[in-house]
Amino acid sequence: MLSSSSSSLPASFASNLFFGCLLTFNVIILTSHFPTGLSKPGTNTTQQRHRQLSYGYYARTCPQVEQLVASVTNQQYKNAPVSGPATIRLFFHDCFVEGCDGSVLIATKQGSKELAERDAVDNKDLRAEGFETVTKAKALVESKCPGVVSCADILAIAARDFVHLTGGPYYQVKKGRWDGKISAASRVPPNLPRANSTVNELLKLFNSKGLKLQDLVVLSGAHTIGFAHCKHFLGRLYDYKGSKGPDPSIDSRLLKALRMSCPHYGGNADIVAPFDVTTPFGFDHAYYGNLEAKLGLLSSDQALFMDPRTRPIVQEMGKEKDRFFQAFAVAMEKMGAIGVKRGRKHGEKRRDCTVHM
Ligand code: HEM
Ligand SMILES: [Ca+2]
Ligand SMILES: [Ca+2]
Repeated sequence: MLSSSSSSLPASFASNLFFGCLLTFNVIILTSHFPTGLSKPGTNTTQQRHRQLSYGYYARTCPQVEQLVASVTNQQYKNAPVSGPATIRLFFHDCFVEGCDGSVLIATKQGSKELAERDAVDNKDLRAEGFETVTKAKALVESKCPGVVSCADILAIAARDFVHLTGGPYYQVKKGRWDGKISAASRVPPNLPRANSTVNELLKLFNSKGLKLQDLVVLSGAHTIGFAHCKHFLGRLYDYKGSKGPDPSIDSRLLKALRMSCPHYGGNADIVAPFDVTTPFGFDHAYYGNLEAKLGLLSSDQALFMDPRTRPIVQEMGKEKDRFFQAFAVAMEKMGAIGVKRGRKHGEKRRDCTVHM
């Protein structure tokens, strides 16, 4: 059931929870409904123009950018499959703090007291494999198209690649994000959700980013792959909201298995559990079925089924994989447009994704 985090895939689960770990890789390719050209005409206030992204942004300056990134993501996925969940989560943490601008990639300056985003407590468990993927892809892209492609765009493309590589939809990625000039650890906590956030809190945060109820439920479906450390769900296992007992909305077999690996006190801090006990490595809609069966891992996951506002969306996504895949592609495009910067006034094009220009 559980395993310690390492760069290879965590070991398989205890048989009592091995609910048919059929690794299904039925991939549907979403045919793009969007033309690959420059952005929509008719929206030309200054602010909107700055924020516009397009599918063909690098058509002249680096037409092979997606192939270059793909060669790296393919290789990474073969060598270290956890690069998938790692990079998808990295993209989410980038977009929610200062917008999708590569701010999460900046390293704290040596000797500086001002910590960069990635050194914030909430970003400490972002896996190295996500950063590594971006660094490698950036190096390759720089060797072919120097000084052209932003780190933020590379992260957006790599995240999409991994959604597809793990079995999820393929969708086109809009590009044209510039990298940001600000990366401060202090900006992280107010802008990221927590494992014990209520639906109200999650909604408030997502709404503040221009995302809606449906986006919250659909994007949470990324928890169909990947793993979480015990500390994020320990409260549900032993002393839920001061009750001295477990969260009643957790399946008893899952509770037992999680308690075995995550003792109340003194457990190994490196132990992780899969978000999706059925297909932890496969990007599918099993996450939603799990929520209906009280198999959600985090309180914030299970809450989506408990709340009457989000439950119908959970049920809809659980019913049909294609519906989820389509909605996920749309929601990722929306998330990928949060706080986008264009131009030198607000942005930069870094050569090294970890340092400002
Ligand atoms: C809705 C609120 C959300 C909360 C409270 C939340 C919280 C978390 C937590 C606590 C972890 C475990 C980290 C660890 O222990 O290493 C995690 C992992 C993950 N999250 Fe979320 N998350 C949310 C939304 C999202 C979204 C919107 C995405 C992407 C679209 C996402 C993608 C992931 C992935 C892929 C992992 C697995 C990472 C890995 O295995 O390396 N999450 N999340
Ligand atoms: Ca950012
Ligand atoms: Ca899955």
